[in-house]
Amino acid sequence: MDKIIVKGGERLHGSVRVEGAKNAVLPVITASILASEGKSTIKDVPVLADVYTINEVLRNMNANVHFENNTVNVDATNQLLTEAPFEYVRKMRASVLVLGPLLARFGHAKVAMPGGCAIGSRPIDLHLKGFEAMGADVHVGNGYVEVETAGRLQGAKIYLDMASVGATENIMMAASLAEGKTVIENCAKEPEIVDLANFLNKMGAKVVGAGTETIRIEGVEELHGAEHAIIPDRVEAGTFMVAGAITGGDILIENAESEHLRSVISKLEEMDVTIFEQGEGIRVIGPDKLHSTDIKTLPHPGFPTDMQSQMMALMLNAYGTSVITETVFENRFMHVEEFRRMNAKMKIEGRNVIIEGPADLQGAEVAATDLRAAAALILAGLVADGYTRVTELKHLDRGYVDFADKLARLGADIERVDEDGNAVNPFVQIDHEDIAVEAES
Ligand SMILES: CC(=O)N[C@H]1[C@@H](OP(=O)(O)OP(=O)(O)OC[C@H]2O[C@@H](n3ccc(=O)[nH]c3=O)[C@H](O)[C@@H]2O)O[C@H](CO)[C@@H](O)[C@@H]1O
Ligand SMILES: C=C(OP(=O)(O)O)C(=O)O
Repeated sequence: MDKIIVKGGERLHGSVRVEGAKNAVLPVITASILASEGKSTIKDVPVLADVYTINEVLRNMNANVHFENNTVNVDATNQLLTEAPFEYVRKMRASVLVLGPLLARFGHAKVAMPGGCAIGSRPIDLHLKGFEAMGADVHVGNGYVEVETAGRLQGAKIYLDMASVGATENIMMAASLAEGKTVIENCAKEPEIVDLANFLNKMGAKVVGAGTETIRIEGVEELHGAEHAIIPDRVEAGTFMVAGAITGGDILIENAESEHLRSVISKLEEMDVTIFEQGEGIRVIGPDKLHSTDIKTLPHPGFPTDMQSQMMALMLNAYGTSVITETVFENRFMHVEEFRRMNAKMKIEGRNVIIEGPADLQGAEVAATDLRAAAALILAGLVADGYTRVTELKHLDRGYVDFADKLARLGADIERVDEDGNAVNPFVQIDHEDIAVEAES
């Protein structure tokens, strides 16, 4: 089992480039199976375990998928199998995003129920409510959800009780091939929703309003393959912003889109971090002394839950009391115990964590509990006294490309080693037709 070993104390400097967004590329790849004619070419695709998993889900359905040079080509024009078994959904919850496209194009889809995970129970009731409103029958049993429709799905008015990213995406994809008009109210407004809508429209769909709280979709009879470049990963960018801030460094994060990072930029500025929004990216200069602040996670444009644990690492180093309120997932504080192993002083009260800073962080052996926790523990290790060893890197590999190498190039004292202590890069020896990493969401 690989581990990342980081020795605290280096200020980061230089530049780093962010990849295409994991949370944008996964729905875009699943949307490509809506095309009954022509191939899709998806560019700026990050080399991540989750991308291998979604590619494998599609191949298992008989789609032709090729991934090379950060480009995924999908030809899904033949009759596809309409199932995604548990082995894939277990690895990655986003596999449920095949439900909408398969249902709309083939009238049937069967996918393993995702179940809970390390950050919360994460039901898919809103996805299913949307399909039912469009006329589908939904059956749940034996660990699977099966959706069917005799004819075409029918356009419908759908109100989401919560602005769910996945439900908005699944319904938007299904509605693109439905008969008539669908209106999704109280939908998610994340930049990844806009990216998916742009791809669908290139495929011939008629989607308007993505990025606002009401999306309108006029269904069409057929969609075709399209070419699309994925937006930059705002969470990877935010993670490097924290890396610059926590080490008192000065780094340029190339390809970062500041319009997608307003809440993160504001909170870092409240903590006395200096930020310049430049043409080529975002420059971050960390202060000698960080100021405490509070954050509350919310759907976009609120503060992203996917940046909560990285901000916790930063707040541990700030002077004063900081409070984090997690409103999106009910159980996204598993990393608190790991930070405590590094001598952090924190108290969990319901959905709040109260942080007394600055902590006297000490290097320790810690285990990543989810994807963002993995990054957050490494960030804390950048400033802890001595060596921090982070294990359970399968989580990190779901969402960060060459994280240790990128930090090393910025001047961090960090390396990734295998169980024999040899330096490794997780994605170098990959056959691009196979799943690379055994990850679990
Ligand atoms: C692949 C991907 O894009 N993942 C992102 C996506 O996850 P995902 O799409 O799973 O997250 P959702 O926006 O759906 O979930 C938000 C909240 O709604 C709840 N909910 C969701 C659907 C549903 O049918 N019923 C229900 O109750 C969830 O349990 C959670 O409490 O958005 C999350 C919130 O920004 C991010 O943390 C994830 O990184
Ligand atoms: C929670 C995340 O992803 P997923 O929804 O794929 O688990 C994440 O990217 O932080």
